[in-house]
Formats: sequence, structure tokens, C-alpha cells
Amino acid sequence: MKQAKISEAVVKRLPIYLRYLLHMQQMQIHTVSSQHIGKVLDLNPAQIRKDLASFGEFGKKGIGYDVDYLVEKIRHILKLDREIAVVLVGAGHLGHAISNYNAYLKDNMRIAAIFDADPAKLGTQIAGIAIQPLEELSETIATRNIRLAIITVPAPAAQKVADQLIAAGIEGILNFAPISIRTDRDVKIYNADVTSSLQSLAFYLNEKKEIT
Ligand SMILES: NC(=O)c1ccc[n+]([C@@H]2O[C@H](COP(=O)([O-])OP(=O)(O)OC[C@H]3O[C@@H](n4cnc5c(N)ncnc54)[C@H](O)[C@@H]3O)[C@@H](O)[C@H]2O)c1
Repeated sequence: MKQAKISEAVVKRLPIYLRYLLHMQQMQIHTVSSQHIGKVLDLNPAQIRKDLASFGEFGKKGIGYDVDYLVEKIRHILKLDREIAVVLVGAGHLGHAISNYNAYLKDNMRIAAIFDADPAKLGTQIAGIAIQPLEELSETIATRNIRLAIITVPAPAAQKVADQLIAAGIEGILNFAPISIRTDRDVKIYNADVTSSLQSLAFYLNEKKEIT
């Protein structure tokens, strides 16, 4: 089967398609058209067809896509068809929320280990996972084959934590601290910057509603 190089933009849209397709599965809907997906997700159907064609022609003209097959295919492309262990560093407010949410999701991508620098938190648990000291980070990542990491430490600590994670062999980081993590290593880093997103949204506030 044709398997061209998939662009980052497509890789970012695939989880959005997947979420909707899983919903369709729950609704026992077995086939879906790009027009329908486009309408619900507010995306261009031609873009969706192009995205899906980038990993093989399997939609049927006039019939659409087989939902189960598409789910299986996207999960395979995103490597979600296997267990992926994730480490979380920073067991504070956000770390708690993310860990508890992940446990609730019960999918293949699971937080397998949690680390914090605060001695008072060591040994306590979040979602059944004991919080460990940073000294155990490298060994835990290696022995438990952990590939991805989530950073929820304060901004001043985030770069150093990222450096430790990368040195330990982590391949992808989702960073919630409000700084841009830098590395010269081949590691994918996504910065989830809540404050900047809100600041961008502020730009779209309706000036007419301003209280003077
Ligand atoms: N709470 C939110 O809603 C929210 C939302 C978006 C982004 N953030 C960002 O996420 C990060 C965490 O926020 P929070 O509210 O959970 O803070 P928090 O103070 O509740 O938790 C931070 C945790 O990190 C630990 N820590 C500090 N330095 C560390 C280090 N070097 N190694 C390991 N652990 C370390 C602390 O002991 C603490 O448990 C911050 O950078 C914050 O700006 C928070």
C-alpha cells in the first residue's frame, strides 16, 4: 500500500478525525462520507479526502469510508494500536488533573510513572501511581520503556526537567509550563500554552461590548 511521508499538519488532524469516528462507532454508524465529517468538524471535505489518501486509497466513491476500518487505520498510523507508556513530571494541581483524567480514559496511552521534587509528596499516590523522586527518573524510563513525557512543573524548572527527560531517552514531550522548551536533539516537543491561547482569544473580543 502507498505510504507517503505524512505531514505534521495531517498528523495533528488525525486525532480529531479519530475522536469523531470513535463517537460514530459508539452510535453504531458503519460508513461515513468526507462531506459528513467535514460538516461536523467544520473542515473542508476535500482536505479530509486528501489527508486520508495520504496513507492509502480506501474510501469508496459514493459510499464513503468504513468507520471501523478507518479507526483501525488511524490508530495504526498514530501508533495507538499498542501500549504507550508516558511519564509525568510535576505532581501539582495540573499534574493531578491530567493523571486522574488519563486513568479515567483507560486507553493504550497511559501514565505509567509520576515524579516530583517535593519530598513531602514522595510515596503518595495519584490515580494509584506512587510519586517517585527525580533520582529514579532515568532508570524508570529505561526499565519501563517509557517513550513520551508530560511536564507540569513551574516554568523556571521546566527546561532542566526536559533536559533530564531527553537525556533519559524520551522521544516526545507535552509541556504545560509557560516557556518554550528547547533542544538540539531529535525530540518532538509540543507546548500547551494555555495563557498564550487565552491572550490570542482576547484579541477576538467584541469591542462593542466593552464597558467604558
Ligand atoms: N494549574 C493550571 O490550571 C495550569 C494551567 C496551564 C498551565 N499550567 C502550568 O503548569 C505548571 C504546573 O502548574 P500547577 O498549577 O500544577 O503548579 P503546582 O505548583 O500545583 O505544581 C507544580 C509541581 O511541580 C513540582 N516541581 C517543582 N519543581 C520541580 C522539579 N524540578 N522537578 C519535579 N517536580 C518539580 C512541585 O513540587 C509541584 O508539585 C506550571 O508551569 C503552570 O504555569 C498550569
